[in-house]
Amino acid sequence: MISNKIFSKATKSILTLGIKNNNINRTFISLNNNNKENEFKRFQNRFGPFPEYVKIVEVGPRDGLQNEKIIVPTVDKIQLINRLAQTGLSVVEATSFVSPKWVPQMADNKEVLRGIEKVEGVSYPCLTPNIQGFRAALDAGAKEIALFAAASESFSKKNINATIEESLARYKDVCDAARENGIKVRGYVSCVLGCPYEQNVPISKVVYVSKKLYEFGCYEISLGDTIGIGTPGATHKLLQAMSQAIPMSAIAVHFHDTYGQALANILTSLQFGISTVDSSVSGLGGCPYAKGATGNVATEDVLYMMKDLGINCNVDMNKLMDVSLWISKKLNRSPSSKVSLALSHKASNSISNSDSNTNTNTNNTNTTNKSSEIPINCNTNINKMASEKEKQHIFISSNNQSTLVF
Ligand SMILES: CC(C)(COP(=O)([O-])OP(=O)([O-])OC[C@H]1O[C@@H](n2cnc3c(N)ncnc32)[C@H](O)[C@@H]1OP(=O)([O-])[O-])[C@@H](O)C(=O)NCCC(=O)NCCSC(=O)C[C@@](C)(O)CC(=O)[O-]
Repeated sequence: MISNKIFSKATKSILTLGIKNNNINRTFISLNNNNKENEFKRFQNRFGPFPEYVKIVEVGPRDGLQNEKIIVPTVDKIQLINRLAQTGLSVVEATSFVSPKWVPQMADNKEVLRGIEKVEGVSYPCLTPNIQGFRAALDAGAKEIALFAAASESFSKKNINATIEESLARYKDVCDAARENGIKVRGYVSCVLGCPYEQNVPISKVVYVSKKLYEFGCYEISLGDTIGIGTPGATHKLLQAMSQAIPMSAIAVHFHDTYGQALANILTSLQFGISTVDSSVSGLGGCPYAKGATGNVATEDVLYMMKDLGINCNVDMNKLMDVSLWISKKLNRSPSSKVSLALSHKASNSISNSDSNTNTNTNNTNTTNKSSEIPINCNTNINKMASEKEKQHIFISSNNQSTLVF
């Protein structure tokens, strides 16, 4: 290892010599890289250590859409899932086999699950609240299901019309049936940091329900901050307790962003070694039984933070942004994702700049801000865009190459 003192001496002498010679130039670059690596390690030690890879569980098509008042056409749901699966995501929650009287948006569950292209290596879990839902999911070709219990008695009653103990008894039967059929089971615990109907949810109850689901055979327990009320402090206390009960590798976090704390809570979770994070493209979502709770943390926002922390998620941000803008347009709204909004904003500024550049100098095709842009292909042909409004959701393009401006 090169100490800082030696490094700065070496740098000085190289600078004094000048950097004309190629060999010297290479030496300088390699020292510079070493220094960057050391800096990154120091940063990791201060904030981390973080997992090298984090699995994103994309819940947009289920958690994101279940609360939509207007029924989204089945063909759009299928396209949403297919497009998400093309971004590199390894888990895309597809739908739920629940009562259509309770959640009408998910009534086309069979058509959706049967209609999607199954990409090799991508898992498409479906929510099932009981054995009836499990059988329907199996019949439609599900290979993975998700159970959803709660740590709050009142929420459990409202959400699935069962007490916590009744729900656990049902879920044990579902887990047994799933094992017999070779189906993977994920488990959710809702209201881990607060409940819309009860003041306090004891951590001991979260641990109890999580442990039960884990013992029944759920390979992963996703801790749901259903109303997005949690803070990093509360997350810390919860995960400290959870770490005594279940291996951290089997815990996922599922934050809604009602109070704008989701990313901070995820950062706290990463510091505990959590390496599975649920999120929703464009920040879609909300629970029909948690009024006022906003959507899940946006997948784009999570990816943006992970990239900065040096964590790999294997998801193509450009493709994901395209999906985000596409589904927002379908739902006739702006993305809730802060990253999407910020980038769209910058892009629309760049579009105005490029328009004025084009007006003054028709030969100038370099329409982007020089210091801080990264040209990225968003597979979007700006010429096909119909209106100014749509243009604002697209990033500046020259030669049909879109560009994200950071
Ligand atoms: C659990 C039930 C079904 C109980 O509902 P119930 O009314 O008590 O059920 P039941 O057994 O008395 O049956 C009543 C009717 O429902 C039918 N039924 C019964 N089961 C099913 C089924 N699986 N699929 C389709 N139909 C079903 C059954 O056939 C019957 O039909 P009918 O004879 O009246 O025509 C209902 O309460 C329900 O569907 N709840 C789902 C609620 C829901 O989907 N909530 C949102 C997901 S949870 C969430 O978002 C939180 C999470 C996971 O994201 C994490 C977080 O953020 O915290």
